[in-house]
Amino acid sequence: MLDDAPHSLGTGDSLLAIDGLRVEFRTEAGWTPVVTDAHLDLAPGGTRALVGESGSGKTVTALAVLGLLPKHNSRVAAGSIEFGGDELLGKSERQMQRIRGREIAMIFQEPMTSLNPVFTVGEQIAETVRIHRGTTRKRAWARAVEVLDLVGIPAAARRAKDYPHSFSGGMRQRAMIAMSIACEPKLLIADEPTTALDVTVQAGILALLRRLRSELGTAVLLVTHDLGVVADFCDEVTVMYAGEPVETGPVGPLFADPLHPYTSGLLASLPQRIAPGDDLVAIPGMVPRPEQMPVGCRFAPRCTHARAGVCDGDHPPLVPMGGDRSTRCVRVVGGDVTDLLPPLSARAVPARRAEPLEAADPTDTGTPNTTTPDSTETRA
Ligand SMILES: Nc1ncnc2c1ncn2[C@@H]1O[C@H](COP(=O)(O)OP(=O)(O)OP(=O)(O)O)[C@@H](O)[C@H]1O
Repeated sequence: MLDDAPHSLGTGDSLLAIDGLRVEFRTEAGWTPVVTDAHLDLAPGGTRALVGESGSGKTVTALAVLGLLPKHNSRVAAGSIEFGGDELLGKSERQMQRIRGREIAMIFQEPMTSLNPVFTVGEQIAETVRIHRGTTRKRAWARAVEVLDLVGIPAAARRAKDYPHSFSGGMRQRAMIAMSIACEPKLLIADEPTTALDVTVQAGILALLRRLRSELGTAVLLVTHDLGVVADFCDEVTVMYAGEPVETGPVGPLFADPLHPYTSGLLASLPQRIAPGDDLVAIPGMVPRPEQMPVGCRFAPRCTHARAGVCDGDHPPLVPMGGDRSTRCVRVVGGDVTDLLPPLSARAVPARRAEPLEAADPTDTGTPNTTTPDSTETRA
Protein backbone atom coordinates (compact mmCIF):
# COMPACT_ATOMS: atom_id res chain seq x y z
CA MET A 1 0.00 0.00 0.00
CA LEU A 2 1.26 3.47 -0.84
CA ASP A 3 1.17 6.44 1.52
CA ASP A 4 -1.99 8.25 2.52
CA ALA A 5 -4.43 5.40 1.86
CA PRO A 6 -7.35 5.81 4.23
CA HIS A 7 -8.99 2.94 6.08
CA SER A 8 -10.58 0.23 3.96
CA LEU A 9 -14.25 0.36 2.99
CA GLY A 10 -13.95 -3.19 1.67
CA THR A 11 -15.53 -6.41 2.86
CA GLY A 12 -12.34 -8.42 3.24
CA ASP A 13 -13.23 -11.32 0.91
CA SER A 14 -12.77 -9.48 -2.36
CA LEU A 15 -11.14 -10.69 -5.53
CA LEU A 16 -10.30 -7.07 -6.31
CA ALA A 17 -10.00 -4.41 -3.63
CA ILE A 18 -9.06 -0.85 -4.52
CA ASP A 19 -8.46 1.38 -1.56
CA GLY A 20 -7.70 5.10 -1.47
CA LEU A 21 -6.33 5.08 -5.02
CA ARG A 22 -4.87 8.32 -6.31
CA VAL A 23 -3.60 8.63 -9.87
CA GLU A 24 -1.87 11.75 -11.17
CA PHE A 25 -0.97 12.92 -14.66
CA ARG A 26 1.79 15.35 -15.47
CA THR A 27 0.25 18.47 -17.01
CA GLU A 28 1.45 22.02 -17.60
CA ALA A 29 0.28 22.75 -14.06
CA GLY A 30 2.49 19.95 -12.64
CA TRP A 31 1.32 16.61 -11.24
CA THR A 32 -2.47 16.79 -11.38
CA PRO A 33 -4.75 14.22 -9.71
CA VAL A 34 -7.28 12.65 -12.11
CA VAL A 35 -8.44 9.87 -9.77
CA THR A 36 -8.59 10.46 -6.02
CA ASP A 37 -9.76 8.46 -3.02
CA ALA A 38 -11.08 5.65 -5.20
CA HIS A 39 -12.46 2.61 -3.42
CA LEU A 40 -13.86 -0.43 -5.13
CA ASP A 41 -14.59 -4.04 -4.19
CA LEU A 42 -15.38 -6.93 -6.45
CA ALA A 43 -16.20 -10.39 -5.14
CA PRO A 44 -15.03 -13.55 -6.94
CA GLY A 45 -17.49 -14.16 -9.80
CA GLY A 46 -19.19 -10.80 -9.14
CA THR A 47 -20.07 -8.02 -11.55
CA ARG A 48 -19.50 -4.37 -10.79
CA ALA A 49 -20.09 -1.42 -13.07
CA LEU A 50 -18.00 1.71 -13.05
CA VAL A 51 -20.27 4.48 -14.35
CA GLY A 52 -20.06 8.22 -14.79
CA GLU A 53 -19.82 10.91 -17.42
CA SER A 54 -16.87 11.21 -19.75
CA GLY A 55 -13.72 12.23 -17.90
CA SER A 56 -14.84 10.88 -14.51
CA GLY A 57 -11.83 8.55 -14.21
CA LYS A 58 -13.33 5.17 -15.10
CA THR A 59 -10.74 4.13 -17.65
CA VAL A 60 -7.82 5.48 -15.63
CA THR A 61 -8.99 3.38 -12.66
CA ALA A 62 -9.23 0.27 -14.88
CA LEU A 63 -5.81 0.88 -16.41
CA ALA A 64 -4.30 1.32 -12.94
CA VAL A 65 -5.53 -2.18 -12.02
CA LEU A 66 -3.82 -3.62 -15.09
CA GLY A 67 -0.63 -1.63 -14.60
CA LEU A 68 -1.17 -0.06 -18.02
CA LEU A 69 -1.09 3.64 -17.17
CA PRO A 70 1.33 5.55 -19.41
CA LYS A 71 4.69 5.48 -17.65
CA HIS A 72 6.05 8.71 -19.09
CA ASN A 73 3.36 11.06 -17.72
CA SER A 74 1.35 9.34 -15.00
CA ARG A 75 1.89 7.87 -11.55
CA VAL A 76 -0.06 6.16 -8.80
CA ALA A 77 0.55 8.52 -5.92
CA ALA A 78 -1.38 6.74 -3.15
CA GLY A 79 -3.56 3.79 -2.32
CA SER A 80 -3.67 0.08 -2.78
CA ILE A 81 -4.92 -2.35 -5.42
CA GLU A 82 -5.14 -5.90 -4.10
CA PHE A 83 -5.96 -8.81 -6.35
CA GLY A 84 -6.71 -12.06 -4.54
CA GLY A 85 -5.10 -10.52 -1.46
CA ASP A 86 -1.89 -9.71 -3.37
CA GLU A 87 -0.81 -6.06 -3.72
CA LEU A 88 -0.46 -5.14 -7.40
CA LEU A 89 1.07 -1.70 -6.94
CA GLY A 90 4.83 -1.92 -6.95
CA LYS A 91 4.96 -5.11 -9.02
CA SER A 92 7.48 -5.17 -11.86
CA GLU A 93 6.37 -4.98 -15.48
CA ARG A 94 7.38 -8.61 -15.88
CA GLN A 95 5.19 -9.66 -12.93
CA MET A 96 2.26 -7.62 -14.27
CA GLN A 97 2.65 -9.20 -17.71
CA ARG A 98 2.21 -12.59 -16.07
CA ILE A 99 -0.93 -11.40 -14.28
CA ARG A 100 -2.40 -9.77 -17.39
CA GLY A 101 -3.91 -12.39 -19.59
CA ARG A 102 -3.60 -15.23 -17.10
CA GLU A 103 -5.33 -13.70 -14.05
CA ILE A 104 -6.84 -10.45 -15.29
CA ALA A 105 -7.87 -9.80 -18.89
CA MET A 106 -9.25 -6.70 -20.53
CA ILE A 107 -11.57 -6.18 -23.46
CA PHE A 108 -11.88 -2.82 -25.16
CA GLN A 109 -14.51 -0.95 -27.12
CA GLU A 110 -12.55 -1.41 -30.34
CA PRO A 111 -11.49 -5.04 -30.89
CA MET A 112 -8.82 -4.07 -33.42
CA THR A 113 -6.80 -2.57 -30.56
CA SER A 114 -6.28 -6.18 -29.40
CA LEU A 115 -6.43 -8.10 -32.69
CA ASN A 116 -3.45 -7.86 -34.99
CA PRO A 117 -4.55 -7.64 -38.65
CA VAL A 118 -1.55 -9.61 -39.96
CA PHE A 119 -2.19 -12.82 -38.02
CA THR A 120 -5.20 -15.12 -38.16
CA VAL A 121 -7.62 -14.97 -35.26
CA GLY A 122 -6.70 -18.52 -34.24
CA GLU A 123 -2.95 -17.81 -34.31
CA GLN A 124 -3.38 -14.83 -32.02
CA ILE A 125 -5.46 -16.68 -29.47
CA ALA A 126 -3.14 -19.71 -29.61
CA GLU A 127 -0.10 -17.48 -29.07
CA THR A 128 -1.69 -15.98 -25.96
CA VAL A 129 -2.40 -19.48 -24.64
CA ARG A 130 1.13 -20.67 -25.44
CA ILE A 131 2.76 -17.72 -23.67
CA HIS A 132 0.62 -17.83 -20.56
CA ARG A 133 0.13 -21.56 -20.20
CA GLY A 134 3.35 -22.84 -21.73
CA THR A 135 1.51 -25.49 -23.79
CA THR A 136 2.48 -26.99 -27.15
CA ARG A 137 1.43 -25.19 -30.36
CA LYS A 138 -1.01 -27.99 -31.14
CA ARG A 139 -2.74 -27.76 -27.77
CA ALA A 140 -2.79 -23.98 -27.92
CA TRP A 141 -4.48 -24.12 -31.34
CA ALA A 142 -7.05 -26.61 -30.02
CA ARG A 143 -7.76 -24.24 -27.14
CA ALA A 144 -8.17 -21.33 -29.57
CA VAL A 145 -10.80 -23.26 -31.53
CA GLU A 146 -12.48 -24.32 -28.30
CA VAL A 147 -12.87 -20.76 -27.01
CA LEU A 148 -13.99 -19.41 -30.39
CA ASP A 149 -16.69 -22.06 -30.30
CA LEU A 150 -17.51 -21.12 -26.70
CA VAL A 151 -18.11 -17.48 -27.60
CA GLY A 152 -20.39 -18.45 -30.47
CA ILE A 153 -18.23 -18.20 -33.59
CA PRO A 154 -19.89 -20.52 -36.11
CA ALA A 155 -17.63 -23.19 -37.68
CA ALA A 156 -14.90 -22.20 -35.23
CA ALA A 157 -12.26 -24.63 -36.54
CA ARG A 158 -12.52 -23.06 -40.00
CA ARG A 159 -12.99 -19.43 -38.93
CA ALA A 160 -9.94 -19.66 -36.64
CA LYS A 161 -7.86 -19.63 -39.84
CA ASP A 162 -9.38 -16.32 -40.99
CA TYR A 163 -7.88 -12.86 -40.50
CA PRO A 164 -9.71 -10.34 -38.27
CA HIS A 165 -10.80 -8.16 -41.21
CA SER A 166 -13.01 -10.96 -42.52
CA PHE A 167 -15.02 -10.90 -39.26
CA SER A 168 -17.94 -8.50 -38.70
CA GLY A 169 -17.82 -6.05 -35.76
CA GLY A 170 -19.84 -8.37 -33.52
CA MET A 171 -17.68 -11.37 -34.40
CA ARG A 172 -14.48 -9.42 -33.77
CA GLN A 173 -15.77 -8.49 -30.36
CA ARG A 174 -16.50 -12.18 -29.72
CA ALA A 175 -13.01 -13.10 -30.95
CA MET A 176 -11.47 -10.57 -28.57
CA ILE A 177 -13.54 -11.98 -25.72
CA ALA A 178 -12.39 -15.48 -26.74
CA MET A 179 -8.77 -14.32 -26.55
CA SER A 180 -9.34 -12.71 -23.17
CA ILE A 181 -10.94 -15.81 -21.61
CA ALA A 182 -8.63 -18.37 -23.25
CA CYS A 183 -6.52 -18.63 -20.11
CA GLU A 184 -9.56 -18.52 -17.80
CA PRO A 185 -8.78 -15.26 -15.99
CA LYS A 186 -10.47 -14.67 -12.65
CA LEU A 187 -11.26 -11.08 -13.61
CA LEU A 188 -12.35 -9.57 -16.89
CA ILE A 189 -12.23 -5.80 -17.21
CA ALA A 190 -14.54 -4.68 -20.00
CA ASP A 191 -14.21 -1.02 -21.04
CA GLU A 192 -17.30 0.03 -22.99
CA PRO A 193 -17.35 -3.41 -24.68
CA THR A 194 -20.61 -2.80 -26.54
CA THR A 195 -20.61 0.95 -27.19
CA ALA A 196 -19.47 0.68 -30.82
CA LEU A 197 -21.98 -2.07 -31.64
CA ASP A 198 -25.60 -1.75 -32.71
CA VAL A 199 -28.27 -2.55 -30.16
CA THR A 200 -29.02 -6.15 -31.07
CA VAL A 201 -25.36 -7.13 -31.36
CA GLN A 202 -24.82 -5.33 -28.05
CA ALA A 203 -27.47 -7.49 -26.40
CA GLY A 204 -25.79 -10.63 -27.71
CA ILE A 205 -22.37 -9.63 -26.37
CA LEU A 206 -23.84 -8.86 -22.95
CA ALA A 207 -25.61 -12.22 -22.93
CA LEU A 208 -22.32 -13.88 -23.83
CA LEU A 209 -20.52 -12.13 -20.96
CA ARG A 210 -23.31 -13.17 -18.63
CA ARG A 211 -23.02 -16.80 -19.73
CA LEU A 212 -19.24 -16.82 -19.40
CA ARG A 213 -19.61 -15.41 -15.95
CA SER A 214 -21.94 -18.19 -14.86
CA GLU A 215 -20.06 -20.99 -16.67
CA LEU A 216 -16.49 -19.94 -15.87
CA GLY A 217 -17.06 -17.95 -12.67
CA THR A 218 -15.24 -14.93 -14.14
CA ALA A 219 -15.74 -11.70 -12.23
CA VAL A 220 -16.44 -8.70 -14.47
CA LEU A 221 -15.61 -5.04 -13.93
CA LEU A 222 -17.66 -3.22 -16.54
CA VAL A 223 -16.71 0.33 -17.46
CA THR A 224 -19.66 2.07 -19.06
CA HIS A 225 -21.72 5.22 -19.24
CA ASP A 226 -24.84 3.24 -20.13
CA LEU A 227 -27.08 2.74 -17.08
CA GLY A 228 -29.39 0.43 -19.05
CA VAL A 229 -26.45 -1.94 -19.55
CA VAL A 230 -25.63 -1.69 -15.85
CA ALA A 231 -29.20 -2.59 -14.87
CA ASP A 232 -29.13 -5.52 -17.25
CA PHE A 233 -25.78 -6.97 -16.36
CA CYS A 234 -24.35 -5.92 -13.02
CA ASP A 235 -24.90 -6.73 -9.36
CA GLU A 236 -23.12 -3.71 -8.00
CA VAL A 237 -22.23 -0.28 -9.20
CA THR A 238 -19.70 2.43 -8.42
CA VAL A 239 -20.73 5.88 -9.63
CA MET A 240 -17.74 8.09 -10.37
CA TYR A 241 -17.74 11.86 -10.67
CA ALA A 242 -14.74 14.12 -11.33
CA GLY A 243 -12.21 11.41 -10.51
CA GLU A 244 -13.76 9.92 -7.39
CA PRO A 245 -16.51 7.46 -6.45
CA VAL A 246 -19.52 9.43 -5.16
CA GLU A 247 -21.86 6.50 -4.57
CA THR A 248 -21.53 2.72 -4.44
CA GLY A 249 -24.02 -0.05 -3.81
CA PRO A 250 -26.08 -2.94 -5.17
CA VAL A 251 -27.71 -2.00 -8.49
CA GLY A 252 -31.38 -2.47 -7.50
CA PRO A 253 -31.41 -0.31 -4.34
CA LEU A 254 -29.08 2.28 -5.86
CA PHE A 255 -31.28 2.73 -8.92
CA ALA A 256 -34.48 2.77 -6.90
CA ASP A 257 -33.24 5.07 -4.16
CA PRO A 258 -30.07 6.96 -5.07
CA LEU A 259 -28.04 8.40 -2.18
CA HIS A 260 -26.15 11.03 -4.16
CA PRO A 261 -27.63 13.88 -6.21
CA TYR A 262 -25.28 13.02 -9.08
CA THR A 263 -26.64 9.45 -9.28
CA SER A 264 -30.14 10.86 -9.13
CA GLY A 265 -29.31 13.24 -11.97
CA LEU A 266 -27.88 10.44 -14.10
CA LEU A 267 -30.97 8.31 -13.52
CA ALA A 268 -33.32 11.19 -14.27
CA SER A 269 -31.67 11.70 -17.65
CA LEU A 270 -32.27 8.10 -18.77
CA PRO A 271 -34.57 8.28 -21.83
CA GLN A 272 -36.43 5.12 -20.81
CA ARG A 273 -37.41 6.77 -17.52
CA ILE A 274 -39.05 9.73 -19.11
CA ALA A 275 -42.76 9.56 -19.82
CA PRO A 276 -43.95 10.76 -23.25
CA GLY A 277 -44.26 14.55 -23.13
CA ASP A 278 -41.83 14.94 -20.19
CA ASP A 279 -38.57 16.80 -20.66
CA LEU A 280 -35.33 14.89 -20.57
CA VAL A 281 -33.70 16.07 -17.35
CA ALA A 282 -30.04 16.53 -18.21
CA ILE A 283 -27.62 17.57 -15.47
CA PRO A 284 -26.73 21.22 -16.11
CA GLY A 285 -23.06 22.17 -16.49
CA MET A 286 -20.01 20.00 -17.11
CA VAL A 287 -17.57 17.79 -15.23
CA PRO A 288 -14.78 20.09 -13.94
CA ARG A 289 -11.32 19.75 -15.44
CA PRO A 290 -8.75 18.01 -13.19
CA GLU A 291 -6.77 21.28 -12.75
CA GLN A 292 -9.92 23.15 -11.71
CA MET A 293 -11.59 20.97 -9.09
CA PRO A 294 -13.92 22.90 -6.77
CA VAL A 295 -13.06 22.81 -3.07
CA GLY A 296 -15.58 20.89 -0.99
CA CYS A 297 -18.00 18.72 -2.92
CA ARG A 298 -16.95 18.53 -6.57
CA PHE A 299 -20.54 18.14 -7.73
CA ALA A 300 -21.85 21.14 -5.74
CA PRO A 301 -21.63 23.68 -8.61
CA ARG A 302 -24.09 21.51 -10.58
CA CYS A 303 -26.23 20.31 -7.67
CA THR A 304 -29.71 21.64 -6.91
CA HIS A 305 -29.34 20.39 -3.31
CA ALA A 306 -26.05 22.22 -2.65
CA ARG A 307 -25.97 24.67 0.28
CA ALA A 308 -23.39 27.41 0.86
CA GLY A 309 -21.40 26.80 4.02
CA VAL A 310 -22.17 23.07 3.89
CA CYS A 311 -21.11 21.75 0.50
CA ASP A 312 -18.23 24.14 -0.20
CA GLY A 313 -16.29 23.35 3.01
CA ASP A 314 -14.10 20.29 3.58
CA HIS A 315 -13.88 17.77 0.81
CA PRO A 316 -16.47 15.10 1.72
CA PRO A 317 -15.36 11.49 2.33
CA LEU A 318 -17.17 8.41 1.01
CA VAL A 319 -19.33 7.36 3.98
CA PRO A 320 -20.77 3.84 4.51
CA MET A 321 -24.58 4.03 4.84
CA GLY A 322 -25.41 0.37 5.59
CA GLY A 323 -26.73 -2.25 3.20
CA ASP A 324 -23.39 -2.28 1.36
CA ARG A 325 -23.97 1.29 0.24
CA SER A 326 -21.95 4.46 0.57
CA THR A 327 -22.25 8.09 -0.51
CA ARG A 328 -20.07 11.18 -0.66
CA CYS A 329 -22.94 13.64 -0.11
CA VAL A 330 -22.73 15.41 3.27
CA ARG A 331 -26.37 16.51 3.08
CA VAL A 332 -27.56 12.93 2.58
CA VAL A 333 -25.22 11.68 5.32
CA GLY A 334 -26.50 14.42 7.64
CA GLY A 335 -30.12 13.54 6.90
CA ASP A 336 -30.91 16.99 5.41
CA VAL A 337 -31.80 15.43 2.09
CA THR A 338 -33.77 12.21 2.26
CA ASP A 339 -35.53 11.75 -1.05
CA LEU A 340 -33.40 11.98 -4.15
CA LEU A 341 -35.69 10.03 -6.40
CA PRO A 342 -36.02 11.44 -9.86
CA PRO A 343 -39.45 12.72 -10.98
CA LEU A 344 -42.29 10.22 -10.69
CA SER A 345 -42.48 9.40 -14.38
CA ALA A 346 -38.80 8.54 -14.31
CA ARG A 347 -38.92 6.09 -11.42
CA ALA A 348 -39.22 2.78 -13.26
CA VAL A 349 -35.85 1.09 -12.87
CA PRO A 350 -34.81 -0.38 -16.22
CA ALA A 351 -35.99 -4.00 -16.02
CA ARG A 352 -33.36 -6.64 -15.30
CA ARG A 353 -33.96 -9.21 -17.96
CA ALA A 354 -34.40 -12.73 -16.61
CA GLU A 355 -33.88 -14.48 -19.94
CA PRO A 356 -30.59 -14.72 -21.81
CA LEU A 357 -30.46 -12.28 -24.67
CA GLU A 358 -28.22 -14.15 -27.05
CA ALA A 359 -31.05 -15.08 -29.38
CA ALA A 360 -31.59 -11.36 -29.96
CA ASP A 361 -28.13 -11.00 -31.51
CA PRO A 362 -28.11 -11.42 -35.28
CA THR A 363 -24.43 -12.26 -34.98
CA ASP A 364 -25.56 -15.33 -33.09
CA THR A 365 -27.11 -18.12 -34.99
CA GLY A 366 -28.37 -20.19 -32.10
CA THR A 367 -26.88 -21.93 -29.11
CA PRO A 368 -23.20 -21.04 -29.20
CA ASN A 369 -21.81 -24.55 -29.39
CA THR A 370 -24.15 -25.64 -32.18
CA THR A 371 -24.11 -22.58 -34.40
CA THR A 372 -23.98 -22.55 -38.16
CA PRO A 373 -22.39 -19.87 -40.34
CA ASP A 374 -24.44 -16.75 -40.83
CA SER A 375 -23.95 -14.39 -43.71
CA THR A 376 -24.50 -11.37 -41.40
CA GLU A 377 -21.27 -12.34 -39.64
CA THR A 378 -19.18 -12.96 -42.72
CA ARG A 379 -17.44 -10.13 -44.49
CA ALA A 380 -14.85 -11.91 -46.56
N1 LIG B 1 -2.84 10.12 -21.06
C1 LIG B 1 -3.42 11.11 -20.37
N2 LIG B 1 -2.79 12.29 -20.15
C2 LIG B 1 -3.33 13.27 -19.43
N3 LIG B 1 -4.57 13.21 -18.87
C3 LIG B 1 -5.27 12.08 -19.08
C4 LIG B 1 -4.74 10.97 -19.83
N4 LIG B 1 -5.68 9.96 -19.84
C5 LIG B 1 -6.74 10.45 -19.14
N5 LIG B 1 -6.49 11.69 -18.67
C6 LIG B 1 -7.40 12.51 -17.88
O1 LIG B 1 -7.87 11.75 -16.80
C7 LIG B 1 -9.23 12.06 -16.53
C8 LIG B 1 -10.05 10.79 -16.47
O2 LIG B 1 -10.05 10.19 -17.76
P1 LIG B 1 -10.74 8.78 -18.05
O3 LIG B 1 -10.38 8.39 -19.44
O4 LIG B 1 -10.40 7.82 -16.97
O5 LIG B 1 -12.29 9.14 -17.96
P2 LIG B 1 -13.51 8.19 -18.29
O6 LIG B 1 -14.45 8.32 -17.17
O7 LIG B 1 -13.04 6.81 -18.62
O8 LIG B 1 -14.09 8.90 -19.59
P3 LIG B 1 -14.70 8.26 -20.93
O9 LIG B 1 -16.06 7.76 -20.56
O10 LIG B 1 -14.74 9.41 -21.89
O11 LIG B 1 -13.76 7.17 -21.36
C9 LIG B 1 -9.69 13.01 -17.63
O12 LIG B 1 -9.69 14.32 -17.13
C10 LIG B 1 -8.66 12.84 -18.69
O13 LIG B 1 -8.48 14.04 -19.42
